Parts: sequence; structure tokens; C-alpha cells
Amino acid sequence: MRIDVVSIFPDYLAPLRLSLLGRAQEDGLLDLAVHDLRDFTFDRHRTVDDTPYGGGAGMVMKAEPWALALEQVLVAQGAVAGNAGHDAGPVAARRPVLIVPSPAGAVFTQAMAYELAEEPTLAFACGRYEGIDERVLEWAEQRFEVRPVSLGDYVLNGGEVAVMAMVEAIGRLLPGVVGNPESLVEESHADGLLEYPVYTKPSSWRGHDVPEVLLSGNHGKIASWRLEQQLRRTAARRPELLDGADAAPFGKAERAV
Ligand SMILES: CN1CCCC[C@@H]1Cn1ccc2ccc(-c3n[nH]c(N)c3C#N)cc21
Repeated sequence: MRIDVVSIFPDYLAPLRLSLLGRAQEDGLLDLAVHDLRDFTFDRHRTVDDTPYGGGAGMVMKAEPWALALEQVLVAQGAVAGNAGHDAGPVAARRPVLIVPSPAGAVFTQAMAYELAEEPTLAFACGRYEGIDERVLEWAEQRFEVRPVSLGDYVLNGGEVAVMAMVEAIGRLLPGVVGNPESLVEESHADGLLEYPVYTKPSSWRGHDVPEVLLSGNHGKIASWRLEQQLRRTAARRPELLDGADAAPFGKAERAV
């Protein structure tokens, strides 16, 4: 998978070069390109923002630098020929996905991560200030499948943190990135439930003991205990998830904790 990220703070994305995703890039499983939006400005101050029409606090990100940056992304992702002129207009049949982090977007979910992990390319537009001139999204709609996405119901200062989280959630699903793909199956949200509690040595620690069933070697009992823990945790912490999960083994009575 190729991922292109456009930001005025490219160094914010540096942690994506570390750990599992860094190894994935070294192994050729993931190709990550980060573009500085200011490289697509031509004034002395490399201006990317201006005052909002209609008044109001703050500044809005100017449209032209974004169009130039996203046109370069289209070329880099092979969606258009490199010699396409300025604003070459609508492009190839398959429009690459452009994710625009925004508090006004659809909330990012594990299901979305799985869906996006199937894409050959992804592009991310990290806004700042009060946001990006809306006409950029209108312009981009003819060239990308534009997806406004929110990390959650709280306000950040820009899109970079959201992109870091989304790229990690998506990247770890790519084949070969996580050492043991089995571990992807049992984790939170993979089956619609929160994950069960985990323990390691010593079996007794400061008066706290590991649940006996986990020391029994009885894999059937361990599996049942873990599913029960998932259901109890989900019922207690995220009851709204239980409507979509496979909670058949337990009636509503067992779900209440
Ligand atoms: C604060 N400031 C004025 C109010 C509107 C937002 C703006 C800041 N800001 C600019 C671009 C931008 C992109 C994403 C987010 C964002 N916030 N919360 C999320 N879950 C987000 C995502 N994903 C915030 C952003």
C-alpha cells in the first residue's frame, strides 16, 4: 500500500517511521510519503492561510496550495500521468481515497480500518487553523473518493494526530506487518467486543493472583472464560457495542455485570 500525507507539520508524522510501521516500510509492505503543504506556495512567507469569508475567529487554509499538493499526490499514486497540465480535470476511472480528518467527519472505526486496508493507495489531508477552504473538497471530489473522518467526539488542533492513529490502525492490518496475524483476530473490536484481560508471570504478584482457569491448561475452559470476560467488559464499558456483536452464548441476564 502507498500512503501520501499532506501537512504543514510533516515532522509530526515522523513516528510513523518507527516500530512496526517503520519495519513495514523497510520491508516494502508500506510506502509512506509525507508532503509539506508549504512546498506548494510561492510567496516569500509560504502562506497557506487567510481570513475567513463571513468573518469569525481564526484563519482558513487557502485552496490553491491544497490543489497543487493533491495534484502531485495523484501523479505519485499513478492516478494521472505526470504530464497532466495544471488542473487537468477529472481523471482515471478509479478515484483514489482521500481521507480528510475533521471533527465533522464520520467517526473512524475498526470496520473502516479493515475496509481502508484493502485500498492500494490512501491520501490524507491534514488541516489546521479553522479548517480547509470547503472548495478544496468540492474540487477533490472529481479526482478522489473524498472521506471526511473524525477520530472521535473531541476537538484537536489539526488532523495530524488523527492521521497517525488511522495510519497505524490501517497499516497494522496489512499482510506481513504484524508478526502473528492470529493476534489481530482476538483484539478489541475485531469481533465487535472489547478484549479480555491478559496476565503474565509471576502467577502471584503482591497478593494478586492470576485467575486459576488460565493456569489449568484446559483450552476449552480458557476460551469460554475469555469470551465471558469480553462480554462482561463490553456490557460494563461499551454496552452499545453488544447490539452488533455475536453475543449469542449469553442471554441479556448474563450480560449485566
Ligand atoms: C480547533 N479548530 C477549530 C474548530 C474546528 C477544528 C479546528 C482544528 N482543526 C483543524 C483541522 C482539523 C482536523 C481535524 C480535527 C479534529 N478534531 N477532533 C477530531 N476528532 C479531529 C479529527 N479527525 C481538528 C482540526
